[in-house]
Amino acid sequence: MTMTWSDAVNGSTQKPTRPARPSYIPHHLRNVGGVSAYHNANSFGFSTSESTQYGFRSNRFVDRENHGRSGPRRGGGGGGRGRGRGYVRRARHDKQWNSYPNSSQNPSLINQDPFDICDRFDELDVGEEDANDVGGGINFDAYDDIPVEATGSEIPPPVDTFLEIDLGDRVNNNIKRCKYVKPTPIQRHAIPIAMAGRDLMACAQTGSGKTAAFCFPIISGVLKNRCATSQPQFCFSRTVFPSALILSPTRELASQIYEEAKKFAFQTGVKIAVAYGGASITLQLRNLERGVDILVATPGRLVDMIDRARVSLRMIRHLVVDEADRMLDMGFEPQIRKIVEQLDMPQPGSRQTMLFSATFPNDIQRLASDFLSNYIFVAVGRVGSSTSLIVQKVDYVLDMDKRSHLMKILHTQTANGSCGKLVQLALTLVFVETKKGADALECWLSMNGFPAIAIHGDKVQMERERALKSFKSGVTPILVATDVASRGLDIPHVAHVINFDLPKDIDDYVHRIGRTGRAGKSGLATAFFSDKNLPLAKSLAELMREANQEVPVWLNQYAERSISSRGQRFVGNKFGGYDFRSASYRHSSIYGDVADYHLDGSSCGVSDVPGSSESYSANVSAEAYVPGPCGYEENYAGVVAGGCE
Ligand SMILES: Nc1ncnc2c1ncn2[C@@H]1O[C@H](COP(=O)(O)OP(=O)(O)OP(=O)(O)O)[C@@H](O)[C@H]1O
Repeated sequence: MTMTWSDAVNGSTQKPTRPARPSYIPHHLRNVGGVSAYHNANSFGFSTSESTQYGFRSNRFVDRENHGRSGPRRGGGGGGRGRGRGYVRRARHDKQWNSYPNSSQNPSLINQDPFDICDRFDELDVGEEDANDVGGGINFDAYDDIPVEATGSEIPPPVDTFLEIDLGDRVNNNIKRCKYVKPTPIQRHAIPIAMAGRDLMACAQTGSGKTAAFCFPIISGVLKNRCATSQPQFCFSRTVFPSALILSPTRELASQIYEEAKKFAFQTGVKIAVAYGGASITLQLRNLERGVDILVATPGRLVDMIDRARVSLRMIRHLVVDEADRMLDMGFEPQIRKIVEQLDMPQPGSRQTMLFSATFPNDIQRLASDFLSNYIFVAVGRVGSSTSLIVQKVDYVLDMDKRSHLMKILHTQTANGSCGKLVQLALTLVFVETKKGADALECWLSMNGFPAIAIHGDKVQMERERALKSFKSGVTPILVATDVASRGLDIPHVAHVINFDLPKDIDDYVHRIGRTGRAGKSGLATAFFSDKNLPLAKSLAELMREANQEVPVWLNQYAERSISSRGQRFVGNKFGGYDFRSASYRHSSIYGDVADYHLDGSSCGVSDVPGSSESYSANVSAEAYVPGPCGYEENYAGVVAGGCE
């Protein structure tokens, strides 16, 4: 059966990305006939049938150990999670929304927590997987054809199942709780490499499961190390000595990784803590005092804690730098160098270092190699490519017409997402260039009846968190964001990403649109292109072509005129990526030679470094998903809020 775009986006918004979450039902629809299952919900917001479907054990509260308690708790605590409370809270919630039907934000609502699986992880079933469920809702077919390339010496072979890896029973149970039936390609390749203790530079498309790819081996490594070594004991010292450090560029991403890692480490005894700026350092330090094996941190707050002698990196065995290219660009590099090279962290070779991102420009790869020792490079898809699960559209819009064009899109989306009677906007993420621009657009949208909220670096952390929560829960279905929200954030059911202002760098574009079309689901991304975006035209057109997207004729014309800011980045074949070491081996100058290198006719485009290196490539074939025709109405008609049909 052929899938229409409309089906695809409906699928993306209706099927839960993670089966442990209920289908998203917008708050103002929850009192309405036809979606009444919500009101049969138990205290977890699940109907009886949903409880079974999602594997919750009804009427049963498993003894909670100390796990997952180290982070800041949400209001209510254990007792507050008693039966009925969820219902009462949501009922109140609905009533409040109904009395503000046209309000852009209902301030009394935005403090409400969206359903958070982390709070109830222990209640999830660890039953055997359903044979019909091929991947916990993930569309693995979308990933099977993606070429994978690994280069380096003595590369551990990939696995096909989680059970092939010795992660231990507890971690395996947590994988089942997460409903991860089958590893994604980056997990298949990266986990065995990481488990073998090797350094790794890994590049895989947005939303393809990189977090688990580094968390599982670290948790397993911490458990193994724990048996082998003991922590240094300093009688009066309040310094903590984590054995693993995960660095993230933004607070929100640090917090998300922390929540994920807590789930993966549930009941293993591995202690996880988080440290990021903008939140109370006292509270974070107090949490650290309870002990920490894995510390997830943003660089600034970490350096602060090290300077106060509250954290020492002396015992670090595993270092992960997520969004590594961002962490090593001009903004963060000095701090990262300080943390990794100038403090007491063990040297490369004495620690395991893993760098992850969806994009890895050559210059950054070269910098990153300073931190690594005899590493393996893995690329799933070409480095910096976008997934073909995202339908990309580019509209030519004059700057002065951007707002009206946005309005037209939102109106079309709303009208077509009306499900006959009820109107609800699909979660839509709008990227702008500046913080001021974000505030101004938020205000303008709200004044025009579209519930919007902004997130950017000038907002205090509480406001940032509130904005994200309000968006996630659907209370404010439009999030206007700067690049602070462009990387790593895994927000289920984002149906549409709009680049109101295009970024200057194609890699930023890849990360931004990657907030939709995650975990095998489809998504839509629309960019507003104007003359000032000329420098991006070439790379944008090539990125789109590579992902089997329809490139407008006018964009090709702009592309011909444009001079790419990074030289020839795209290589014209579908090879899965490349490791700068191989290129530099063949060519003295990396930049100018990228095209030559790939145009040599090889199917994989990466050659071995003789004597020291080997490589394999897999699945160099297959056509990816080809979207249907990209008519305006057709595209936006499919963007409906999840759960309303
Ligand atoms: N094996 C799996 N089976 C099912 N779902 C998975 C699996 N691995 C990861 N996921 C889910 O896929 C989603 C995306 O994962 P994740 O956030 O780790 O992607 P990512 O590659 O780090 O994306 P980004 O590049 O944007 O940071 C998450 O919701 C995660 O729970």
